[in-house]
Amino acid sequence: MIEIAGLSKTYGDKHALNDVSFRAEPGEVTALIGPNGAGKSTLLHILLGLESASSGMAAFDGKRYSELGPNPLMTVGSFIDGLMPYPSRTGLNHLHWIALGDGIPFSRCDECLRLVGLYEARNRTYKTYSLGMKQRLGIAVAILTDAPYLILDEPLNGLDPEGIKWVRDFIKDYASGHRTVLVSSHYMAELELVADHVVGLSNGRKVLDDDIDTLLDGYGSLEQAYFNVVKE
Ligand SMILES: Nc1ncnc2c1ncn2[C@@H]1O[C@H](COP(=O)(O)OP(=O)(O)OP(=O)(O)O)[C@@H](O)[C@H]1O
Repeated sequence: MIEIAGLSKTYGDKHALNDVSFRAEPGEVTALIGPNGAGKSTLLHILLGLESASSGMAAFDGKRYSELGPNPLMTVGSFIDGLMPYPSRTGLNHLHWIALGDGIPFSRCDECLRLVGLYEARNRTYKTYSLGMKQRLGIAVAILTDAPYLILDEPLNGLDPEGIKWVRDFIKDYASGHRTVLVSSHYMAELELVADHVVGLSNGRKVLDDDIDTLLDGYGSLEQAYFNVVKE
C-alpha cells in the first residue's frame, strides 16, 4: 500500500501541497487528478525521493523511498516526465544501461521493448523517436523490474489512440496482479475506464478521494466530477 500522510510542501510562501493524506491500495489503479499546478507532480516526486517534503510522509508499506534498500527499482517502477535518456543512446542501450546497474537480465529489456511495441525500433537513437515512442520507452523503463508499485506521471501525453488504449489495458492488467498503480493524468475519459479509485487535488489540497463507482453514481462521469469538485 502507498500511504500519503499529512504531506505538505512549500516553495517560499507557495503551498504546493497542503496536508494531503490518502492511500493507494494493492490490486487497484489509483488516479491522481487536478488542474495544472495542483500539486500532482510534486506529490509523486516526493514519493519517489526526488524532492523532500516540508512535513508529513509518503511511503510504500511504511517505508520512504530512501528506505527501500540499495535497489529501489525492485520495489517501485516509475515513469516521470523529465528523466530523459541521452539523445544519442538507442532505446535498447538505454534499457541495458539501467539493467546493468540493477542486475536485470538483458533478455528482460527485449521483453519490455516488445511489450511496449518498440522492439523494431530498439536500435534507433532516442533523438529520432517520436513523442509517442519516447513515452513508450519511458514505460518500458518503468516496467523493467515488474515491481509491486508502479508510479506514472502523465503517461498518456503524446500517445496516439492505439498507444493510449495499450497503456490503459496495460495499467489494468498490471494492477490485477495485486500490484499498486498510482497514475496522474488530465485524460478524464481514459482514467474513468482504468481507475478503481480517484484522488483529486486543487491548489495543493485534497478535494476528492472516492471509488470510481461512487463518483460515476454521483456525477455520471469522471469529467463531471472533475468540473464539479476538483476544478475551482
Ligand atoms: N521547484 C519549484 N519551485 C517553485 N515552485 C514550484 C516548484 N515545483 C512546483 N512548484 C509549484 O508548485 C505548484 C504545484 O506544481 P506541480 O508541478 O506539482 O503541479 P501539477 O499538478 O503537477 O501540475 P501540471 O498538471 O501542470 O503538471 C505550482 O504552483 C508550481 O508552480
